[in-house]
Amino acid sequence: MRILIAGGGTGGHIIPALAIADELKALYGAEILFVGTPRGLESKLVPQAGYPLELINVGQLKNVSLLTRLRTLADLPLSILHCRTLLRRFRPDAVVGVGGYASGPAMGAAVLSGIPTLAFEPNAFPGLANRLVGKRVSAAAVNFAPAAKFFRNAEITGIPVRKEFFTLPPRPEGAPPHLLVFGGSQGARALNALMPRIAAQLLDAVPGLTILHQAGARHAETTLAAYQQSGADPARWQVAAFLDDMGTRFAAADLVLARSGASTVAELAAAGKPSLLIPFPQAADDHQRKNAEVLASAGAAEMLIEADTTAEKLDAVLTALLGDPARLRAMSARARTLAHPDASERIARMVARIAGKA
Ligand SMILES: CC(=O)N[C@H]1[C@@H](OP(=O)(O)OP(=O)(O)OC[C@H]2O[C@@H](n3ccc(=O)[nH]c3=O)[C@H](O)[C@@H]2O)O[C@H](CO)[C@@H](O)[C@@H]1O
Repeated sequence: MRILIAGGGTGGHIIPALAIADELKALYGAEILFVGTPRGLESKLVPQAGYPLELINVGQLKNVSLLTRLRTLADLPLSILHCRTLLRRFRPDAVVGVGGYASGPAMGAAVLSGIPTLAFEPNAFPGLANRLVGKRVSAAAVNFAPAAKFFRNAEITGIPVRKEFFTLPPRPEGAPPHLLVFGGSQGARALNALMPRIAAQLLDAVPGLTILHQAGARHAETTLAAYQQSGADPARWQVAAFLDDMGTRFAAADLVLARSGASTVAELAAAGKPSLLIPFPQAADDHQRKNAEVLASAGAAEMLIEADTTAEKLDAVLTALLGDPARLRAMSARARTLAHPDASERIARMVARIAGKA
């Protein structure tokens, strides 16, 4: 079975796509080809995972000037033609669109060529690429029931999460507390601004605490400088641009402070990690807030709204949580109940079904 997986841009699109690819390979020995764009995170993560990647040029449509949007629309037929050439060459049995730049033209080309298509949508409100092709796909895998109406033949599968998150070793009894801060695949400006302001105080208040802060490729240097100027003991914090080994980083953490992108939330559930979530307020239809509310209402996470989050408030909530191991253990157990360990397998089986290979 040959499967073409298209899309990317942020980690939120490409990381679940890699989990689907792994499952298709494990279950069916599938041959996989990824299609992405040069500026997406896929250009780093897909080759790292050992899969072939074809790059196409697709411009941006969201949060850009009218001129850029017009140019993207004018280039769209060319991108679709390029995808049709790739389809003729690779001859996939099905095409999976995971959302993001390359997803739209590749799925459009597959629909025009009569190749079965599956759309994957992790958010309650689908992104543009999936909204455009949703009613033309053969089937769709969604995470939230309200997203189903945008697609044909949608099933609620949950989000595929890399396998290691389900089997992380527990934190050793009595180990000094560790806080992982991460702002999603691109980092989060708000966390980068707030954390250095409270780091010294927080490290004083919580004995033995250490902090690992992922700031995003574009903001790592300024965040590092802010920590350096904060007076916080440099032996007890670390700043990174991007973490390649997120499973290990989750395993080492007693608490995770994060945005609430769809995969982040799914990984917190899979790993049973207690978290403090601050949703990205500009996410389409405020979907990050909905993601965070799922964990918060189950008692698996605390949620703070960015507009109300002062440095003092963040400091107080983190100090209270890190000082209460019993509470963290309870949150961890609640988080696990929200995991979907069979999401990758269900989606792989859906792909095989539409490809006529089940
Ligand atoms: C700003 C923005 O538009 N965010 C969207 C984007 O977020 P984003 O790309 O941050 O998406 P997610 O939170 O879904 O996923 C991030 C993924 O990157 C991984 N990771 C992150 C940092 C790191 O250093 N190393 C690493 O491996 C995480 O483990 C996770 O697997 O896509 C999500 C899924 O469509 C949406 O819900 C988010 O609203």
